[in-house]
Amino acid sequence: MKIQFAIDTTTTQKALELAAAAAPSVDILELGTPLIKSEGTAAITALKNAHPDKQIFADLKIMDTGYLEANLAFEAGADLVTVLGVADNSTIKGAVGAGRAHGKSVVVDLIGVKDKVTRAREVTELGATFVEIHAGLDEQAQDGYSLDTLLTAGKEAGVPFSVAGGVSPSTIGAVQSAGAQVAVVGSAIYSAEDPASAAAAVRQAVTA
Ligand SMILES: O=C(CO)[C@H](O)[C@H](O)COP(=O)(O)O
Repeated sequence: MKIQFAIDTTTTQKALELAAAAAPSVDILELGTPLIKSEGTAAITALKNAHPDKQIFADLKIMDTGYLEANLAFEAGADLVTVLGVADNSTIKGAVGAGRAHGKSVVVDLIGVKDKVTRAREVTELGATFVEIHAGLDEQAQDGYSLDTLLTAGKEAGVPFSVAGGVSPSTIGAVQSAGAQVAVVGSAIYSAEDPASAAAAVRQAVTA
């Protein structure tokens, strides 16, 4: 299982610092949506130039104009780009088309999708490389939030998936046992006093 570090900061400089600290322990470096909104696609290029050996994930959360927006991220150096599962199928197909034109991958983020199992199967048919079974930061803050719901959906869907929603060293083992291809870890690393050690702890919690 790969580890993806979601860098939810708003400046390229801070993102580069966090990426440098975590890089030895992670496989994929994600530019969070707030970072791309703040700094634009230049941040994607900056991260790719600093870490050409890592997969660079641009969390654009595309909702419309799938080809156009995904193409912007791929041209800037992204290896993976997100489109929203709640978007129209034509938007997802457009993003997938841009991915194919660049030999890169599109991930469909199921944030806000009620029936994640059904939609996961549909968007995989449309060409998603994998789906992200995701509870966003606002959803995580609500009473009763549980990562288990995401893991159950991932297992049931039977398609390649990642899990995002407050994954930490203490829960990443369950994500791996559920069969995820990728575990997304954000605040457990970037909010830590020592992000390098936090990333190493995440890596140690994953079985090779
Ligand atoms: O995409 C996101 C929010 O929309 C986050 O990057 C994702 O949820 C991972 O961060 P965390 O581990 O803090 O939940």
